[in-house]
Amino acid sequence: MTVIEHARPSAALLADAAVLSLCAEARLSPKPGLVDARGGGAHDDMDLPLMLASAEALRPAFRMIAQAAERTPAGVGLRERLGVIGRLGDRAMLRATGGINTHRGALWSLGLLVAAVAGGAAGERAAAGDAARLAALPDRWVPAGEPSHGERARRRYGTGGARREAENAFPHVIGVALPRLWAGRAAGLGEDSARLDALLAVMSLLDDTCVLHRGGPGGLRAVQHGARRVLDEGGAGTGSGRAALMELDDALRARRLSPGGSGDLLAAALFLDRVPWPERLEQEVLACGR
Ligand SMILES: CC(C)(COP(=O)(O)OP(=O)(O)OC[C@H]1O[C@@H](n2cnc3c(N)ncnc32)[C@H](O[C@H]2O[C@H](COP(=O)(O)OP(=O)(O)OP(=O)(O)O)[C@@H](O)[C@H]2O)[C@@H]1O)[C@@H](O)C(=O)NCCC(=O)NCCS
Ligand SMILES: Nc1ncnc2[nH]cnc12
Repeated sequence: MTVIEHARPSAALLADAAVLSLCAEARLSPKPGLVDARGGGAHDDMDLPLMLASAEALRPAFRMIAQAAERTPAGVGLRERLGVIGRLGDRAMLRATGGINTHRGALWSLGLLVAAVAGGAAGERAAAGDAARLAALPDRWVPAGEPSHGERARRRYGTGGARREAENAFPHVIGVALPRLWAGRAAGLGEDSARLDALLAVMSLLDDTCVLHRGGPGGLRAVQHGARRVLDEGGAGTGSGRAALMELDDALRARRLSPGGSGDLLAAALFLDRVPWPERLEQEVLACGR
């Protein structure tokens, strides 16, 4: 059997992959309630150019995260370094967007996954597991301040939000978005429909603190049931699924409900899907030789 040397992707390549994934998620249309090529969705302060500028502003942070993980063994030292870089990245995002929080959750999720891949994880599950161990480590330098929207939703409704999703090794990325994306492709769906179905599958299950903060438990139920209905109607690639998707989009925009956490997790899935894992390369080489 051909054995291929596992060359780790460079920090620059990982930063490219992270930014491309954010841009691909932002461009994907039509997404219910989210910013896409048509406009700001449930947001009156965001549009596609802003999302793309925000993604680009995060490139240096992703590169620094990858470099830190290449050089530093996984442990509290690396976790604290990632915290410093993550907070700098957050500031760069807010500078690029005039103070609007476009990608804080995405920087957290993708940042941890970039660190895991740069640290040598080989494969999606291994990356999610390494990212989870990093997420669970303490960071002495977290500044005290006002509780975030996510923190308020957690206290009020007892949900885990972005932090627990990472600490649990990204179950909605590994167990929901990626399998749905791959199943859609295998069934011959177009790439956009496969990605939209992956997003809807996450929306139908995720406790998204972004939705909870704006719409409470009733808003979260509307998002989850609406997304499930689109999939039950056949998904984004069918006529009746597409009609249900457009109805959901109208409903979310009318109620200002934005499934931003699901958008972030789709971007994380697209990132893991883009990494040239050694076993995937091996399978491609074997298939080529057949
Ligand atoms: C751990 C942090 C993510 C901080 O978490 P926390 O929950 O305390 O803070 P939030 O600022 O609320 O961010 C959480 C964002 O994560 C997304 N999200 C929500 N639910 C989930 C979930 N179940 N799983 C995964 N991800 C989830 C979501 O992000 C999207 O929504 C953002 C817009 O939200 P919001 O600010 O509420 O804005 P609006 O509703 O538009 O506000 P108004 O207009 O109504 O005022 C958008 O950014 C999307 O990305 C949540 O918002 C992490 O940030 C942290 O600790 N960082 C420190 C640095 C660090 O250690 N980094 C290390 C790795 S790089
Ligand atoms: N497309 C999008 N629109 C609004 N918030 C988001 N957070 C992540 N992706 C998003």
